Parts: sequence; C-alpha cells; structure tokens
Amino acid sequence: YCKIKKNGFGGPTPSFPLGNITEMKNSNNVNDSSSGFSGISHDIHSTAFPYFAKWQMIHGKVFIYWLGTEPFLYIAEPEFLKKMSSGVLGKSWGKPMVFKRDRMPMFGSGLVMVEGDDWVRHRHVITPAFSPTNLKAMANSMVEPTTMMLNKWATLISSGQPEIDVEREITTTAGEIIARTSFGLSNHKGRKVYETLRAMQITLFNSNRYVGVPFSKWLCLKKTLEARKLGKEIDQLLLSIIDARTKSWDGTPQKDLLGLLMEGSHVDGRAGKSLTIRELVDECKTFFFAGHETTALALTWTLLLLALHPQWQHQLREEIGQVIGDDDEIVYARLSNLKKMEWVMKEVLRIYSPAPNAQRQAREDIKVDDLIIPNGTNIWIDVVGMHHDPALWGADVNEFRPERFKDDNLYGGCKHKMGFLPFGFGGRMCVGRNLTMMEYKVVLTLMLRKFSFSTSPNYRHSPSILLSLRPRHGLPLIVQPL
Ligand code: HEM
Repeated sequence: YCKIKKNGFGGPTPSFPLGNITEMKNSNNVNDSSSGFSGISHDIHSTAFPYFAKWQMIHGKVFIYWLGTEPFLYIAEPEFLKKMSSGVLGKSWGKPMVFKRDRMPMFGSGLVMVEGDDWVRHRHVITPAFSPTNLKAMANSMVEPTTMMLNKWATLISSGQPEIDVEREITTTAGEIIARTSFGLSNHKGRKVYETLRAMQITLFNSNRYVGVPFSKWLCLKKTLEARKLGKEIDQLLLSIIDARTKSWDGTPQKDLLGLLMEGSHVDGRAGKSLTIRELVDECKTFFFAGHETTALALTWTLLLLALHPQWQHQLREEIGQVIGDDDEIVYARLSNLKKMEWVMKEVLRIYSPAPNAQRQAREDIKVDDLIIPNGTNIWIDVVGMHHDPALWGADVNEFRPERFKDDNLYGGCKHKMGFLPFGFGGRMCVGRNLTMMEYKVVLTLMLRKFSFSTSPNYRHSPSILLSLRPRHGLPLIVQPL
C-alpha cells in the first residue's frame, strides 16, 4: 500500500479487510433498470460500473482501488495503457492471482491463466487450430444447433407466443456450438461434459461475490465445494474422451479444437512443444467458458440494437440476400463479404462489450513516465469506460452508428488506437476472435433470414456485470416470421 502511495497513485481510501468492496456493492444496489424501450440509454458506464464512474470524477482515469486486501491499478486512459504495455511481452504479463484462484475450476491452467514460457507453448499449439482452414470445417457445427433453435421459435410463435427471451435461447445455442467445436457432442460423454460445464457456470456465478477477501471461500463454502465436485466430474469425463480418442488414433484428427490440439500434441502426455493430457482438459474447459457466453452476448445485444433500429435490420437482411442468397448451405468463403454485418458487430462490441474489462498483473516493476508500477500490482483495464468516453469517440459516443466503422474498419474513428479493445490487447489478445466472427455471421444470417425482431414492453434495460456484460433481466423480444 505504502509503495503504491509513494509512487503517486491516488484512489479511494480502503478499509480492512474488505478494501473498497462495501462501497462497490452499495453503489451496485441502486435500482438502475428502466422499463420498456422508450427510456433506453446506451450511456451505460455509470450503471454497469457506478463506482468506477464516481471514482473517475474524483481521481481521474488512472487510480488504485482495493478488492479485499488486493490493490488494483484502474486504467481507463489509452495513452497510459500504451506506455505501460509497450515494453512488456505477452509472456511477461501475469494474471491476477486472486482471479486465478477464484476461477481455477473454470480455466485451470488453460490459455487464459497460464503465464511465461508455458503461455508461449500453449499459444503456439492453440493458434493454428483457429486457422481459416480449420474454422471453415467448423461452420457446419454451427448451422444445426441454430436451425434447431429457430425451429423451436417457429413452433412457439405459431402456438401464440411471439415473445421470446432471446438471451436465454442464444446462450444455450452458443453453449451447444462451442461444445461441438471444442470437443464434439456426438457421443453421450460429450453431452454430459456440456451439461456439467453449464451446471458449474451457474454455481460459480452465485459465488463470485467476495473475490480478494481473505477466507472468502469459507463464506461460500457450499458453492466452493459444489464447484470443486463438478470440476472433478468434468475432468474425469474429458479425460475419458481423450483416452478413447488416443486409443482409436489413426493419424487423422477429428475436426474439432480438441482433435486439432491432440494432433499438435501427439497425445502421449509429454511436455515440450506440445500440451499434456491434463493441459488438453483445461483447454477444453477454457474454450467453453471463454467462448460461449461472450459470443452469445454479442449476438444478444445485437438483436436489442437491431430491434431498436429496424432500418439496420433491413440493411443487413438486404446484404445477406446479396452476399449469401437463400441457400440452406452457407458458403464459408462468402462470409467475409458481409461488410455491414461486420460494422454492426464492432459497434455492438463497442457499446455493449461482452468482456467489460481486461486484467493483468505486473511480474516486474514497470516504468510509465515518472511513475513505477511495482512488481505484483494487479491491473484492471476498464474497457466499458474507454468505449463510452466522449473524449475518445466524440459527442455521439452513446449512439448506435455502425457506419463509424465504414471509413475506419479497425478503430471506428476512435482518437486512440488503444481506445477500442473488445478482444483485449497485445500478445494476449483473444485467440478465438475469428471463430467468434464466423459464428456471429452464421447465426445472425440464419436468424435474420427467417425472422424480424421488435421491442417488447416487458424488457427492462439493466446492463450488468456478472463476469461478462449481460442484460440482468434477459432480453424478451417480439419475434415474427418473415
Ligand atoms: C464476442 C466474443 C469474445 C469476446 C468479446 C472475447 C474477449 C476476450 C478478451 C477481452 C480476452 C482477454 C484479452 C486480454 O487480456 O488482452 C480474451 C482472451 C481469450 N479468449 Fe476470447 N472473446 C470472445 C470469444 C472467444 C472464443 C469464441 C474463444 C474460444 C473458443 C475465446 C478464447 C479466448 C482465450 C483462450 C483467451 C486467452 C488468450 C491468451 O491469454 O492468450 N474467446 N477474449
């Protein structure tokens, strides 16, 4: 604490043992939802992160706050971020220990959490699995679950229920898609892994409240034990899937991510350039947790914005007609021509970024101008704060304007290149971003070809942080067949 203070960082005063958590929780309890669509504002920073919005006004865009006994350096200033990260390689960054412990059952030692030379090795094996050729082969595993969801919608509508909670529906479908693309669902073990992963996710969402507080796991003992038990079950199932694949290995990998990683690792459990069996298990879990809710939320928030902006819904449908046509089979090579859809996706990721923050931990002292960030400092980058900063985006920052990506495809006209970070930054940028782009285009194409979406008076707008940025009360929309 003294070292950080001496270095000149300001911030709210912490108390022992909760740090600033009490203030954070109290400001979260303010009723922030608006009913119906008329009062919807995209100016969400002060509702998603009320405490950060308040502290920014007092302490600026870089300051220290405390989660329990852990200090965090808060950053919502792209220039500071650029200077801080310019001299640090991907492998030299750490991830906060406090989150590693908390999210161990989800990510284990998978790519999200691993560090140093191990991170280089994991990234080296995993990156080629996401190559365009491999992704192309996965497009089909996206069509079937989406078609099943859309058929269900058609049945609901024809039985007189046009209002559908699209968030719930899309999250289930995206879970199914990521399970198929990660480890396959063709046998009952794959499906059991998927069901257990979902159960664990629900358990962990309810027990993340006291991150950083000493002895917090004892406060949520039941949930901690439950997550551990589910984690063991998932590990056993994945181990037996890998074992079965190893025994029937004939040199041609199955075209899912596990198959591709096994090919890169020759499945003999050795370290070195490949991944061990234990690490393969952790990567399957990592893909599931890092990959399905984020993509589902990108699609969910898109449907909200398209329901609010029917002219964009119309434009996308027109583009789909021109680029993809009516064929049942979606030709992978044509997806890259869905340019307007890409602008819409980026604008949605800007306004409602599913990953609302990025995290690091310094593994050495880092110098930024006259300041030293001491080794061990946790770092919290407020992505929502930067994506909604009028100083970076201009006066229309809170308006849905996909065309801002027409002239500046990469940064949408943001005044600083590090002000738009939906997939993080530097060497640790999201490895799944191309898979996401493909899934987004396939699923949205199928949805927009069959249905139109309009607002429902039952929607309550309350974007909330529950690890990711979610609509707290789901997203009921009126869905109509075309
Ligand atoms: C809209 C969808 C997605 C969003 C918004 C998103 C966002 C992010 C962000 C912000 C990071 C952290 C980057 C950093 O710390 O600099 C990340 C990392 C990661 N993401 Fe994604 N992601 C998405 C989809 C996916 C998918 C589909 C997968 C895998 C199937 C995936 C796998 C990963 C992995 C493994 C990492 C860790 C990379 C590393 O540390 O080297 N993500 N993602």
